[in-house]
Amino acid sequence: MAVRTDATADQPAILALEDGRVFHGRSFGASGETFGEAVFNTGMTGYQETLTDPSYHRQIVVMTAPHIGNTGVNDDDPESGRIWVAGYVVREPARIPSNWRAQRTLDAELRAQGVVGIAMPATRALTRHLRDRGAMRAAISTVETDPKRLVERVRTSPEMSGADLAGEVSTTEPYQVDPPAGVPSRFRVAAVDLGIKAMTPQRLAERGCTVTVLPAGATADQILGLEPDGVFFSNGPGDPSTADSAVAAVRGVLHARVPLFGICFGNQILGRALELGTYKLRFGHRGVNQPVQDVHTRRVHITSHNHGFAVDAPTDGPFDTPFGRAEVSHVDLNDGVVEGLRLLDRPAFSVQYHPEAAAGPHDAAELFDTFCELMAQREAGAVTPG
Ligand SMILES: NC(=O)CC[C@H](N)C(=O)O
Repeated sequence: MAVRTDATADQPAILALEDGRVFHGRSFGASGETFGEAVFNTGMTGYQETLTDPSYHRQIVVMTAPHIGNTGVNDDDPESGRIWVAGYVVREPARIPSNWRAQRTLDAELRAQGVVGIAMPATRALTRHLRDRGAMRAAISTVETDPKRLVERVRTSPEMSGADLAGEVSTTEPYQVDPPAGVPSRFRVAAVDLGIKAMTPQRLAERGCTVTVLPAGATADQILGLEPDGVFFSNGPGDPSTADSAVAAVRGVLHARVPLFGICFGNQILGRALELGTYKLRFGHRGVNQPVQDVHTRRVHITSHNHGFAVDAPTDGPFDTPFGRAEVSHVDLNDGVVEGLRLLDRPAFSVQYHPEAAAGPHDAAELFDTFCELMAQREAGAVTPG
């Protein structure tokens, strides 16, 4: 790995927030200008997975870990075909990346993909500001010299509330992910790509699922036409209150009593299909060490998160839905936010966090086994009728 010799960091850059707060730093990655929702991620590791997670589309991500880029960039860790973050904020970029897997510097990768970033000393102050005031619209610019004008332009940029973004990141054509060599195919899974991370079909495939990944607009008829043993609804960017076609698809799958599993955006969409509301969190959960408790076993998993919205559901026991009874299965121990839903009369469940990890701990990987178990039970004709 060559020593970083580029000199983009010599250019001044400004970060402006919609509430008028302005930060100064030096350019990192591409120079230019970008707008998005400013959010912070507390992960100490996994910057490459974060950058390429489609759920970060239209977000300017502030890393709280002070050194970013230490292990460079490789071709194995991306969670999708490109970097999705709208902008990237770091305290200090690594000048000399060091890792046997490194193929490029992070700075070079950001520039190659046209992603505007800023290296600035005050990432801690910025994070505390976002924690106290909430995630808000922002811009990073190396071209606008008047901070006031940049703030004005941030105020006319699009909000994350009401943003319908899954269609912008989803695959346009279906594709298949097969079990690895030596693993026999046991189940056929249809996975609706609302912004899917590459690790998710892999986690299913390594358990013997042949996964057909479908575009975000897939209808229940199209999904069920594949005669799947189970249906998966993925993570994804934007406001879940907009994703009406995915909600309709979930309802069709629930009617058909085909096992259903949802992650993150998929959890919010299942919630909406059950006629629960969703709401925007003040600053959201983004990191790799959020404690989540299973309400029945009281067992705590340390989990990977990336969500700015959440489901509003009663946490004091089962409640009625158009699809029978359901319950909140998991809650976040930091703030009590609903982190999982389970139907009691249908083979369906979802979590707000990321059992596929990438990046993050693997504590919750067993949820993929739970999904396989539901498919096995259905195959054996053991799914609760009703
Ligand atoms: N990772 C995700 O699926 C995020 C879901 C949704 N866009 C949110 O921010 O809450």
